[in-house]
Amino acid sequence: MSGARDVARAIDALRRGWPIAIHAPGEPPLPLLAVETADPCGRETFMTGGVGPLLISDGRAATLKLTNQLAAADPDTPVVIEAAPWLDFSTAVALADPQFDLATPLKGPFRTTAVTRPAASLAAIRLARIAGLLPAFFIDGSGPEVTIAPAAIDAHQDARALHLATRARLPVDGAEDAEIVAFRAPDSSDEHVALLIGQPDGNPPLVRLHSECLTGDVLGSLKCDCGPQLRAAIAAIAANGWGILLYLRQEGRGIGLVNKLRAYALQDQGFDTVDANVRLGFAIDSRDFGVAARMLDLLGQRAVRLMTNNPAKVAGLEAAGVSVVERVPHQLPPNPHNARYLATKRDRTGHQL
Ligand SMILES: Nc1nc2c(ncn2[C@@H]2O[C@H](COP(=O)(O)OP(=O)(O)OP(=O)(O)O)[C@@H](O)[C@H]2O)c(=O)[nH]1
Ligand SMILES: [Zn+2]
Repeated sequence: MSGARDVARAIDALRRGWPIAIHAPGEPPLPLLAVETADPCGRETFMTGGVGPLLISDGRAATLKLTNQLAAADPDTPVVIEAAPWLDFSTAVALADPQFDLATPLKGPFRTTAVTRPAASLAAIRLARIAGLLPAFFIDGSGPEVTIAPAAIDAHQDARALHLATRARLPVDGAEDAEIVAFRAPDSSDEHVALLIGQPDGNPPLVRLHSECLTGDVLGSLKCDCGPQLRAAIAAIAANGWGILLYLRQEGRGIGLVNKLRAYALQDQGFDTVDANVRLGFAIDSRDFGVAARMLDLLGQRAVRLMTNNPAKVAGLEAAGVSVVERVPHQLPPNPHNARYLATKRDRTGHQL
């Protein structure tokens, strides 16, 4: 219980620009201040004697070509950039945020060292993603009032904590016979919903897992296929007679809206959707489909016909105990703006198109 409270306080602190510490068993504590939110006052309190050191993710370090200095570094382990006289705050921001890569050629040299607190460092990168922040931190300063354990971060957003909050009739465009069911978990403000369409007929439901995409779902972005996929899924389920659309609050494949838009800025510079995520320091896909399995379980569904082109969704549901009796392709015609995105999904993330 106190672990959950500490993680909530840690996320809040990081987003406000306050320091925290992560204390993994067997390691000294790792004091952290998120680069993205560190204001001058917070920086001054945290760091005495110059800017740094800096903790960045392995993907970001590889992009900056800083991993070759490390003998036999574990590929997933974050990297520490040592403090140096020329490491000022704006240089730290440029090291943290890839959108400045082409505009600001970095002046080093930067010395990197392998992390001495690997468990806490990996947990810090996971916490940045949960907080929706860039995964880059000033480390080893003073002042953290919140200390958390990596295990508490791992327990955060455990799908088992999700419960059914309320339900109501909701006729929607394309499916008038529909009901919305909302789910809540105590440790997250993300409220997932299910749209139950039609009436059960004894067969496994036709199911679509739709991950939130504000730009595509609401604004009609042409950069992805989310909006048309959402509407086509509702139409297909209605035509099938019965099924369930899960609307999962996993914006940007789990990295959050702001980080997804940072990935879009990198795509404007020519990087594809996969490389953009890696350059930012995130996994290619951070979603947890156990949440979807839990929702289906709460709705009494243990076997589904799944509309997707993404084998990871099938595997994720199966791993969480939901039987996928059939994969139903869910592909829509490309447009000039999303053709490359769809090709990247086919060529680099194993989508069956
Ligand atoms: N990080 C990141 N997220 C993106 C990008 N484009 C779309 N998304 C997000 O990707 C998610 C949409 O994925 P899905 O529609 O589930 O697509 P999928 O994983 O390819 O699987 P299927 O459509 O089921 O085949 C949404 O959360 C979008 O916000 C991008 O370029 N970068
Ligand atoms: Zn989208």
